[in-house]
This record gives sequence, structure tokens and C-alpha cells, in this order.
Amino acid sequence: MFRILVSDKMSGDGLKPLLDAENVEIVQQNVADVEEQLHTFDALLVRSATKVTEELLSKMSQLKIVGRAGVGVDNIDIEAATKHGVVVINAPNGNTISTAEHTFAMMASLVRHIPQANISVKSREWNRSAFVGTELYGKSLGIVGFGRIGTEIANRARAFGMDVLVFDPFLTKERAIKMGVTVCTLDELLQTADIITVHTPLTKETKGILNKETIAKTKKGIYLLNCARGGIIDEEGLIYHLENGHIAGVALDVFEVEPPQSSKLLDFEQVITTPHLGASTKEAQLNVAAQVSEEVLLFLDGNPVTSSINLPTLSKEVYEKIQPFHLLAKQMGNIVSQCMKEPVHDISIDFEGSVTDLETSYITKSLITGFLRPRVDSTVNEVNAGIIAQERGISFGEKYIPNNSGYENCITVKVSGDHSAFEIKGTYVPHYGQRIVALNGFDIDFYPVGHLLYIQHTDKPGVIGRVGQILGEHGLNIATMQVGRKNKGGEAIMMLSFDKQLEQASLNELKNIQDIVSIHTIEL
Ligand SMILES: NC(=O)c1ccc[n+]([C@@H]2O[C@H](COP(=O)([O-])OP(=O)(O)OC[C@H]3O[C@@H](n4cnc5c(N)ncnc54)[C@H](O)[C@@H]3O)[C@@H](O)[C@H]2O)c1
Ligand SMILES: O=C(O)[C@H](O)COP(=O)(O)O
Repeated sequence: MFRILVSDKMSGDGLKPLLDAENVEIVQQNVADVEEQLHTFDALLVRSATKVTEELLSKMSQLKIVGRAGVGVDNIDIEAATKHGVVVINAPNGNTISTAEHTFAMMASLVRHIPQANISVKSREWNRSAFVGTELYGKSLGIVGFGRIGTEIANRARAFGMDVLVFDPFLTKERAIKMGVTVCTLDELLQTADIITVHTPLTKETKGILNKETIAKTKKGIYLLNCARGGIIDEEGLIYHLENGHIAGVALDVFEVEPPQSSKLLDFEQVITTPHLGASTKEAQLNVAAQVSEEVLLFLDGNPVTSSINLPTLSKEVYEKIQPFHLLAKQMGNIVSQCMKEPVHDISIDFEGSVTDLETSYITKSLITGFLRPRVDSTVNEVNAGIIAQERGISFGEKYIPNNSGYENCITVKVSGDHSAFEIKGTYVPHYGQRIVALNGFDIDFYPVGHLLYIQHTDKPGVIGRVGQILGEHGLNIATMQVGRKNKGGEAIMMLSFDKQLEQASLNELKNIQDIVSIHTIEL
């Protein structure tokens, strides 16, 4: 008999597969109310309210799987779950339509002042001139994050006669054309849009993507919406621009702290809110609860799951052999992703030497995971990386080539975009570790970990010295440094590593050095 704890409110109909199963006992109670029994549960089903922390996982010693009835898994410590050997699954598309519809309802309410007018009429007022609105027709809608929900918003916006601008570093031109949207940079979107809505996951890149500085670049009278995650629009920045009259209106379904009892945002007339209701429809709740219930049952019965966030489906023995290459490939993907500054449509992976004796399809998936991670969110893993790449219009393929690199094993990755390409080679040396041995045809040798700085420059006396001097002036200690060049006096590269992340001021100074062609920071 498996014991399953359902700790947030979920659709009874959605839970039916579990309620009907003979080998399952369901307890529908808050985590805090079953403190004494936590060690007895095999599965835990949550929405966004329950925080699945390291501490909770440590108490749930029998736990095998956490099912998130929804999309965002930022309330679950995925790393801790993985460490505890707990599979985490979610229901990625069950609430897409509901959230898109809610965002659209918020947008219409915002520009027509519907919540404010409703309060006014119910206060026995009839003040028609106080609530003159703005049409959506003919306006530019800027969508930051063009995934499942962003795409559905764009479809609805086009039906309303709006122009749709999209910023998503991950979107290829082909997909944008197919979807009838205009791709632009974040700055272009900020300067052009009349209304901006965010639909990214909350990651370290998207946290505060709209803030005091970026909101200042928008048109005066801008409308902003956040129905994704609290913190994507920085709340201090919002307050600043609401106070100075730059923003015409804000619609918020989510907050940095929920519930936002002490938030000053609630005091502004032009801010309209809902209490995290994006996914709160009968349909979405039925979908997400049914999806996770079915998956959890399958998993407990010993079957593989399809929407796992964290664990690969490999035996322990095979996994141990693959592990060093899995790490190498993931870091290689991550490096390439951070160095390529445009959408990528093709990734080719060549394997040579002893690595070809292993299950390379898994290594390829690790590489694609590493590539997607800086661009999508923590839900990408070896299980779902291939599907997500496909969804984003990125093709990838692997092949085995004759072993002539000079290394016992070698992985070569080439990624291509519309205007540029990037190539990286890596190898694993037992007892020495993972090494990157070539970048864009330059021989080099570095350990792919930590805070890195990749510089392309002209091979001239004084360039390396000047770099060292500027870093020294900023109090930055160079931990390791490798240089490479093809010809004397020609193109050259440097790879430096540091104990801490570099600040923008030092990078700006480095960029000004004559003979430096480009600079990329890489965080691994
Ligand atoms: N309010 C709610 O109740 C509710 C309901 C569902 C989802 N959500 C939130 O909405 C988010 C989006 O959901 P989805 O299903 O569309 O996810 P998705 O993964 O399909 O789409 C996210 C998109 O964001 C893009 N992105 C990632 N980093 C970016 C960056 N730095 N700049 C611009 N774009 C970036 C990705 O490329 C991707 O296309 C979820 O992560 C979740 O947190 C909220
Ligand atoms: O990420 C999600 O799926 C939404 O934020 C919904 O969260 P909820 O399940 O708590 O409504």
C-alpha cells in the first residue's frame, strides 16, 4: 500500500485515478497538520503553496516522488529532491490556456479601469468621466518570454488587432514568422510597446528583468502586467515609476511575497490585482491534478514517467560510467549557450574515442540540457531536453567520427545561428577531470567550472598585461589563465577564471582595451 499526501487544495475529479486505485491511501491535509506522519508517505502532491524544502524532504524519509499540479516548480528545492533521490514531476501544459485567458482579462480590465469602476458604482457613484479607457486595438503588446503561455497570449492579441512584439533569447526567426510576431531585443520592446506582459519562469536572469532602469526606457503611460511569478518585475522599480507618474497602470496576479499584505503596491489606485488566480479554473485544476495523479500512479507501479524534472532514467551502473561525460557535456552546452548571442537552430555533436562505447544519446541530452538551462528554466533535464529543443525549433544530431583528435576520448560541439557559429571541444581524463581543449579552432586547456571570462583579442604585446592590470585595479584575483593563438600576431584568445563573479564596471574597462575583439563572461 502506498501512502500519498495531497497537501494543497486540488480538484477531486482530477485526483480520481488515485482515489480509485486499490494500492493507494490518500491523505488530504496540510504538511503542518501531519508532522508526526511525514516519514510514512511515498508521494507528495502540491501546488504552489506548499514549500518543498530540504528540511521537509529530510523528514519524509519514505518519499519517492513529488507531483506539482501546475507549471512553476520554484516552491520545490529540486537540487535537494535530487540529492534525496526523489523524482519531481509537474504538469507543464494543463493550465496554459487558463493563465493566458486570465492575463488577457487583466489586460482588458487594466486599460478600461473595470475594477476601479466596479468599486465606484457599488459605492453608489455614477462617475463616467473618471474611467475613460484606452482601446487595445492598434496597440503594441510586448511579450517577454514566448513559451506556452506567451504564445497563447499572442494568438489572442492578434485577434484583438494588436501588434505583437516578442523578446525571448530563445526564439528562432522561423518560429516567430510562423507565429506572426515581431522578434526584437529587450530594449526595442521597452521603447516600442504600449503594454508589456511577462511570461518567463523566475530565474536568476529574469528576476527583476523589468526594474527601475528598464522601466525608465518604456513609453510614458506604459501598462505593465505580471501573471507569471512575483519578482520578474521588480516591485521597488514599479513603486518608483508609479509614484513619478511614468506608469499608467499595473496588473499583478503574483507578488514577491504572497500574500502581499504589507506591500505598498496595494495602495495605488492604478494597480489592479488578483490573488495568484492564473491557473484557478475548473478546467485547469482538473487537467493538472489528473496529469500528476496518473503519472504518480505509473511511477509507483514501477513505470517510467514522462514529465520528470530532475532524474534520468538510467540504471545506477550505467549512470556511473556516463557521469563524467554527462558533466562535461552539460558544461560544454552551458558555455556555448552563454557565448552565442543569437538564437540557435542547429547543434551538431561529434563523438570520438572510448566515449563511443557508452550510451551517447544520454550524453547528447545532457549537452542539450546544459545549452537550454540558461535560456529556459530549471525544469529542463535530460528527460525533457530533446522535446523542448524541438519545440523551440532547434535541431540536434550526434555522430561518431574517426579518433584523430589525439585525445583518448573527445566530444566536439558546433552550434549554428543565422549569422554566427561556435565550436567547442572537450575531453575527460580520469583522475584529472573534464577539460575544454579547443574553442573555435584555438587550442586551449581549462577546467569548465566557476566564474570564467573568455576574451578574443589580437596577439600583440601588452594586451595580456593590460587585462591583468585592470583586473588588479578592481581587486579581482585571477585564479587561472590560459591563452591560445593560431598565428603569431593574429587572432588569439584568453580564458581566465575567478573566485567571484565579475562586475560590469571591470568588464566595461576591459572592453575599451585596444586589440580586444570580444568579451564573454561565463557562469558555470
Ligand atoms: N499565475 C499563474 O497562476 C501561473 C500559471 C502558470 C504558469 N505561471 C508562470 O508562468 C511561467 C511561464 O509558463 P509557460 O508554461 O509559458 O513556460 P514556458 O517554459 O513554456 O515558457 C517560458 C519562456 O520564457 C523564455 N525565457 C526564459 N528566460 C528568458 C529571458 N531571460 N528573457 C526572455 N524570455 C525568457 C523561455 O525561452 C520560454 O520560451 C511559468 O514559469 C510559471 O512560473 C503562472
Ligand atoms: O506555476 C503554476 O502552475 C501557477 O503559478 C499555478 O500555481 P497554483 O497551482 O498555486 O495555482
